[in-house]
Amino acid sequence: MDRIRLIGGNPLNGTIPISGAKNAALPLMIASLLTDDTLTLDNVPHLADVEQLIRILGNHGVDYAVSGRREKQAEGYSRTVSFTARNVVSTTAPYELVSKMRASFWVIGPLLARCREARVSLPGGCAIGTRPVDLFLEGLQTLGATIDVDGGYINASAPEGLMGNRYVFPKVSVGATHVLMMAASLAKGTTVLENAAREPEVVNLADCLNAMGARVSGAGTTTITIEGVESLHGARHAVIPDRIETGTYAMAVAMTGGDVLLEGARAEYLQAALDVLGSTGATISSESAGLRIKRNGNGILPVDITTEPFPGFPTDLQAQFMGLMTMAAGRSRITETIFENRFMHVQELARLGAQISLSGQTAIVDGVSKLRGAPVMATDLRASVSLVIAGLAAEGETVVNRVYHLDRGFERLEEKLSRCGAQIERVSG
Ligand SMILES: CC(=O)N[C@H]1[C@@H](OP(=O)(O)OP(=O)(O)OC[C@H]2O[C@@H](n3ccc(=O)[nH]c3=O)[C@H](O)[C@@H]2O)O[C@H](CO)[C@@H](O)[C@@H]1O
Ligand SMILES: C=C(OP(=O)(O)O)C(=O)O
Repeated sequence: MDRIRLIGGNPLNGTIPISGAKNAALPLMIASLLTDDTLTLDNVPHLADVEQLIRILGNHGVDYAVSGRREKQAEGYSRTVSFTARNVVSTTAPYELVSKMRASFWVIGPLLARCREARVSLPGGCAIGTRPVDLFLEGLQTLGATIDVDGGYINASAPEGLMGNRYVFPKVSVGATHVLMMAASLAKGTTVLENAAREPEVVNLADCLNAMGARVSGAGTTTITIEGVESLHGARHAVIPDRIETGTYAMAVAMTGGDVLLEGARAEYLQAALDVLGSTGATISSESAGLRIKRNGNGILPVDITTEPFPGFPTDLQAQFMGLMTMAAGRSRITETIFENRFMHVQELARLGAQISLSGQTAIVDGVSKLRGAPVMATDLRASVSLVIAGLAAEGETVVNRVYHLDRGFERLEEKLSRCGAQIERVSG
């Protein structure tokens, strides 16, 4: 099993190209199930989760082709991929496939809308909480679906087709917003989703659906209106740059010091996190090519954060921010409000010498002046990368095990960091 080996202490200087967003690419790929035409997506990141979803979509009959290579793609970065679901050959998403990745559950929306039935296994994904699917089911029932849970599978059917309706999310959910937007696009009549997620990935999906002939308005606000249409057609659409990858490298630079251009990054996708980084003493500026992050000379100031749905501080950057705070000059409090079990990195950061205590959903971090390298491992994607951030500043060698978590969401992590001066390599076997 691969590991990442790094020796801390070097500042980061140079340019890091930001990849297409995993969390935008996945729902866009799933949207290809809504039409028998080809959906071509630009800037699709080359990640384990994308490969896994290609397999899952293949099981439903979706063909894919990699095309239109750009200069960067020759190096194996984000690609243009076309998806064609000419015929849906299966409306069942089996446990063996869905258990590996939570987002694969989202096929339930397009399958139900297009084929009027779906049998989808309950999902897997990052071990960060119980992650129920009640909002998906309640929302789909509001659109007229009949839902039955049997042997770990959701059986959903709507023999007469889905019907537009009003659904108020009792809690903000990114995934359920994606699914209901896709399902409502082919429903009869108008659907109004209230208290919808406002994440940039939701807007990216709505824009793609509209390019495919859907009539979605209000994405990016709490109320999304979808006027159902008879059918959707093919389109070409680009995956937005990854705000979580952007924030992760910004925090790495804030940790090590240095000056890095995050090429292609967009500030409006993560303003809350950038404001917090500014308060820690880093300097962030927008340039035409992307975002520049610098920290030279001065130390890291402690800042308290609370995770929130967009536009608040994202839960997917919480672990990385904790990594940064382990070396702040004083105490910070990090409160997680989205997932009830997203502090698995605490015990691993402690192995590097971090001083963190937990009080319910709040981690109290007392910054230390020095971390020391150690072998570590994490149980989820963002937790793993928080260990990389801490390791980049730790004295001596850190080995991060279970790299497959990182490969789910970070394209060429070790290459991007080593080009900026980090001593980091992948060790196979
Ligand atoms: C592939 C992808 O895009 N994953 C992201 C997506 O996950 P995901 O879409 O799974 O996250 P949600 O926004 O749905 O989850 C938010 C909260 O709602 C709860 N909930 C959700 C659905 C439901 O039916 N019932 C329910 O109670 C969840 O347990 C969680 O506590 O948004 C999360 C929140 O920004 C991110 O951390 C994930 O990286
Ligand atoms: C939690 C994440 O992914 P998933 O929802 O696929 O588990 C993530 O991207 O941080």
